[in-house]
Amino acid sequence: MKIGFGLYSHMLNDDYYKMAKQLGATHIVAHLTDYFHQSDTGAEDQPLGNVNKGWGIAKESQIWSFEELNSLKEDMAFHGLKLEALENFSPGFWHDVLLDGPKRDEQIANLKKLIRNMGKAGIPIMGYNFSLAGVAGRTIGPYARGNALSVGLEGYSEALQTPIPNGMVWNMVYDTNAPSGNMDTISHEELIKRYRNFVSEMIPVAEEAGVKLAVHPDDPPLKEVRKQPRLGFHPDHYKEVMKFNNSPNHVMELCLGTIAEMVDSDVYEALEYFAKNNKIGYIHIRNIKGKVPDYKESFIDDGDIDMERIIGILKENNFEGVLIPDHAPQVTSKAPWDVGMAFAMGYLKALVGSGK
Ligand SMILES: O=C(O)[C@@H](O)[C@@H](O)[C@H](O)[C@H](O)CO
Repeated sequence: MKIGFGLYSHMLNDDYYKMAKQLGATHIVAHLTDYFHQSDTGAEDQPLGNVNKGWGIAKESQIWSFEELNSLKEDMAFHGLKLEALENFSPGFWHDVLLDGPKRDEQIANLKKLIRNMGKAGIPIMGYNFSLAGVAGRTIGPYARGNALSVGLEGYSEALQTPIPNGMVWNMVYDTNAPSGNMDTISHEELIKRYRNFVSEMIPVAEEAGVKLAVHPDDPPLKEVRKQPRLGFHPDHYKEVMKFNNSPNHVMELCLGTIAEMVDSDVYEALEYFAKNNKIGYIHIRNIKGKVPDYKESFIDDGDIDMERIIGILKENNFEGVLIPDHAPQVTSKAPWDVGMAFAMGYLKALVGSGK
């Protein structure tokens, strides 16, 4: 297995590539969508959002070109890093795929072109989250050891029950001129139908391009968020999602924090299952305390998940993919996000390299 580093769009620069390399990363998972554009929460290094604007306004209207992707890959390669995956499509160019809106077919055609661009650039994985509400309802506070800032949920809050306004999807605004009113609530069956159509159209293109499509489980993993259903909120739901298509290119972006947050989940059993079935694209390795709707993100060594056991399961299953601490508590310092991630990387490297 390999250790990587997740970088948000504003971190895709030489300084962060140097940092990642110095901290022992060999791979990068890149977020090209800017989750912080015109966000009014003041969040800088951890997307938060509010019920009116979500994480912010999606400024990406065009898919990323082969040239952009190849240039990004080459910049990282200069620092001895491999671009392993892109994480998340932008609501700016896939909103109607999620909403089954009037531009759906045009946007699906563009997603296919993006996957082909990735294949041509040699980027092997596209991570995504197929949801209407996105990563909604998060709070931030002194939740982690020593009162370090981290994210979490504090009950089934009003934010989690507030309908999604028109013009917003995936917790971002894609149309600032949308008419007033809210998104109509859809059934779980309708969401599954939209997702199955997405998978059946995209997987053949992904196979041809040599790109895996890796689905991130819904975070927070609740049955309903902002009056909309979720793809899943238990590991068994994602075992079923993987059966929607038996292609080796239909895999999980396996977020261990999200799996552990799930009520009645066994994160070790889930990891074993997806690893044994070769259904893991890459892994988000972060720790938490609690279960939805009350959980808090913890330091990697200080949560409900026994990370030594996790690494042991991966070694037993000869997992060859990439692990990234996709985010971590922010350590009180001149660079809270950086120091928090450095701690996570050091701990992870010691575990993975320990030969255990
Ligand atoms: O704050 C974050 O960046 C994380 O929560 C992401 O892992 C996010 O959950 C995924 O990118 C959703 O697809």
